[in-house]
Amino acid sequence: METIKTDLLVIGAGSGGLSVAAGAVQMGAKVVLLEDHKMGGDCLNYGCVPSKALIAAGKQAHVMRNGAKFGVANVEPQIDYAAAKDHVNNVIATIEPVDSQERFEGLGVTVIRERGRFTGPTTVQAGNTEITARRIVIATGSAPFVPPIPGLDKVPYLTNESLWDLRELPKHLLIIGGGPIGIEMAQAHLRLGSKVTVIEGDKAMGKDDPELAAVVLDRMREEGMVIEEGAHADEVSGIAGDITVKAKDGRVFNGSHLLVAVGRSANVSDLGLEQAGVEYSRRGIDVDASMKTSNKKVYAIGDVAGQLQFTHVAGYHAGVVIRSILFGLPAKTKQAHIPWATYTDPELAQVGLTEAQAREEHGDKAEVYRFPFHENDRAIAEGKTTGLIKVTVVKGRPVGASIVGASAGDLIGVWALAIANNMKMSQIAGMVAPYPTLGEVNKRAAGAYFSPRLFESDMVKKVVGLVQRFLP
Ligand SMILES: Cc1cc2nc3c(=O)[nH]c(=O)nc-3n(C[C@H](O)[C@H](O)[C@H](O)COP(=O)(O)OP(=O)(O)OC[C@H]3O[C@@H](n4cnc5c(N)ncnc54)[C@H](O)[C@@H]3O)c2cc1C
Ligand SMILES: NC(=O)c1ccc[n+]([C@@H]2O[C@H](COP(=O)([O-])OP(=O)(O)OC[C@H]3O[C@@H](n4cnc5c(N)ncnc54)[C@H](O)[C@@H]3O)[C@@H](O)[C@H]2O)c1
Repeated sequence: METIKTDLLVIGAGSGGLSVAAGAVQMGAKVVLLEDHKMGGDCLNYGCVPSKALIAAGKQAHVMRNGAKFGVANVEPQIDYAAAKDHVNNVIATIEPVDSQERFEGLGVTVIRERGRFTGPTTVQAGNTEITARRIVIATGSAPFVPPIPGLDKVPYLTNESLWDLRELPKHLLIIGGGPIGIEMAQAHLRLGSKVTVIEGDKAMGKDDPELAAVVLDRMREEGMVIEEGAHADEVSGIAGDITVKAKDGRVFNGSHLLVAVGRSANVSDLGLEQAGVEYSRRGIDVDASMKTSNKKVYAIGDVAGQLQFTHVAGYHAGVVIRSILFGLPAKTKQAHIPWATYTDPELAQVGLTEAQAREEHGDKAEVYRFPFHENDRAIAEGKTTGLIKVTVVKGRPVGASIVGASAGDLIGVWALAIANNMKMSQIAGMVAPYPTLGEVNKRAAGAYFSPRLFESDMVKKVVGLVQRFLP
């Protein structure tokens, strides 16, 4: 058995692990990185990247079907699903080198393509190598949760991992789960020509502001998607090409393919966490605000830590643990400033509190301001008028922003910055946004906060009257 002593051992080369390894090695630490499957983890291979690439293919088909309002005749596109999957693979291949073993070895990281398993508090075995590290970061991510629905083990079903191997367009795709995975893949497939039925046990897009989620769901239904809410899948039966899902309340759905998208389970099994004294539950590894586990020399970041499960969150965790591990500085994570976006058309994005959360936390002090996309000149020019921004303000500072509309995921950045830095609404209102851009909706939402204070105030009118009397 080969033995290695190192400053830092990272288990898992996904979004979180790669960020820690790259940052630490470039700042002078000796780093070993373990990965037993694909470099880049879920995001590159089975998650963000392929899903956004397939969404782009669907969007292209949608644009072709809907050109007439611009004077460009509608055409029914010839869709080659296998070629769309080739596009997905090309996108992955283009991004892949950034996450590759070669790049990380070039940076000075020792990359071992083996599964890591703790054999002691600071010792991990990976194949024929035993690594002892001063600090260890667990970044093993998550896997699709497959619920114990009777019959599911007997029918062929897809998850976010196997979906990418499918080369033939599903005739009728049933999707169990109306969360971000289900809804994004539903719209992509609908636009590529599948019939799609989403079977959601509770509310679709249930983690988002219901007023804004409804805008997305209405659009999808208009496009022809069936979204059944309150339909808890309870039984599955059938054979390849003919699958039936029964809901608890008796509703029955039939389709050719089935995608299961009901959440994630943290990758905690077979890691030897007991040997390391690292506590965990089904939700994930227990961590404190600095991402330390119950073993103070071991950290857990990203999806396996069981908090918000996004690539940018894994990256944020990475920055926090680097600060703690490399410089011994106190560093804590917060959640209030973390945005997320669902890349449907229109997009849906959120940062901070939703309106309901703000009212619960701040009562009457929470004020809500809206601005609709149909009053934005760029949105009008481009026919992207479906949408709105909603900002919740407490004592002159934003505590939450929700945006539904074109490029919502990009537009939310301003509010993520504002909330992270406790900025005032006056700073957003004072920003000069180029005209005509969708970004003006952010400034106009801030303007909505000031309009009544400026234009409906007797005091302001009195002051202006007085100044005008004396101004030479
Ligand atoms: C369909 C889908 C779409 C998504 N879209 C988005 C999006 O648009 N935006 C966004 O922010 N997030 C998105 N996500 C979430 C995002 O993919 C995850 O939050 C992110 O990948 C988490 O990064 P991670 O480093 O924690 O885990 P991962 O990226 O999963 O990496 C973990 C790595 O650890 C390896 N590993 C596990 N156990 C071991 C072991 N014992 N030894 C060695 N290696 C091990 C795994 O093989 C894997 O490579 C999406 C997820 C899915 C499923
Ligand atoms: N755009 C993005 O950033 C993006 C995209 C995809 C995924 N993700 C990440 O991946 C995570 C997982 O996504 P997800 O959509 O799988 O999970 P999710 O937990 O967000 O949604 C799962 C949905 O399935 C429903 N459900 C559960 N059991 C059911 C049953 N038996 N019958 C019917 N419905 C049932 C739940 O009510 C819920 O609405 C997300 O929370 C997010 O962190 C992010």
